[in-house]
Amino acid sequence: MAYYTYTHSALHLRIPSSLSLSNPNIHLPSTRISFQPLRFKGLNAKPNNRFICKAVKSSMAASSQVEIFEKEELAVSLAKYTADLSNKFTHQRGAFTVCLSGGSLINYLRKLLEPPHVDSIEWAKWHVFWVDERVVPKDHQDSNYKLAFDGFLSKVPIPPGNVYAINDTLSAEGAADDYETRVKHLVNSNVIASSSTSGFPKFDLMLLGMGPDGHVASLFPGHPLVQENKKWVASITDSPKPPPERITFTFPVINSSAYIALFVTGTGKADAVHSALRGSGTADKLPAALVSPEGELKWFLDKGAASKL
Ligand SMILES: O=C1O[C@H](COP(=O)(O)O)[C@@H](O)[C@H](O)[C@H]1O
Repeated sequence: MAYYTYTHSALHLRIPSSLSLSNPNIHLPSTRISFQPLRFKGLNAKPNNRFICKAVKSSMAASSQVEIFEKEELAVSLAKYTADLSNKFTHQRGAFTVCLSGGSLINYLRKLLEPPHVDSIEWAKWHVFWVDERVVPKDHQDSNYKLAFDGFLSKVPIPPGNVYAINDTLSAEGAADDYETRVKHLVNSNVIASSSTSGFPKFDLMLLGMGPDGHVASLFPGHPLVQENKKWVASITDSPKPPPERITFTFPVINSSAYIALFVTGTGKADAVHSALRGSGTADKLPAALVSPEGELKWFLDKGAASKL
């Protein structure tokens, strides 16, 4: 497939040429990264130039990157990204701590179940957490654990003791407290790293989805939990998206991560993607716009999700 590569200062965007040709007025995202909007059309573009984006320094994320993919390539690229980080962290620290979201993300992890990744990944060193979870039994159809187990975890040899599901016998508040306590033990035993900057746990990789309203994890637009800055794990009993009872990592934890992949597909999310990447002002920022890790943030978009950029 042909790509055009657009370069401005430290930000590079790789766009399938079909997309850029059919929509020549796309602008670079400018909000959270210190850039003014630029027209792709006016930039020097070369087909088939592989894209690399590095070191977009700002007061927020150390590095941000946006990539737009054809549908099938999305799963391929997400798998390679995850496998590369697994390799890096298992070698560096003997463990790889990954936080999963629910929703559409899980299906896009399917390429990790195929060669070469399925054979090369050191699954025994994976430690799996949930960015957010619905407070329902683990075999309930709304359970993010069940979704991940059925579609992914049951097919790879991660030790069951390294899969940290919530205690589904507790109330939402109890489950959040319990999850936070378990994460604290794992930080104390160095399974999970700790951020020397924030003091919050520093997960190696968070795989975040985003809802059409711009929510990430179970942090919804306008909800007071978005502002939570002390708890590691919080409960919510009035989630606007059912089911109402959930637990979620808070923003200080999310934003202490080493790597975050923000994975968004479909035209139904295009407005929220546009607002998160191009919106201005701080008061009405969508939760997705507040994702800004200490480490690197990469947006994985399909053409539909990117269609309003
Ligand atoms: O309720 C949730 O929704 C979001 C987004 O899900 P998607 O199906 O629109 O991708 C998900 O990231 C979150 O983990 C989940 O609890």
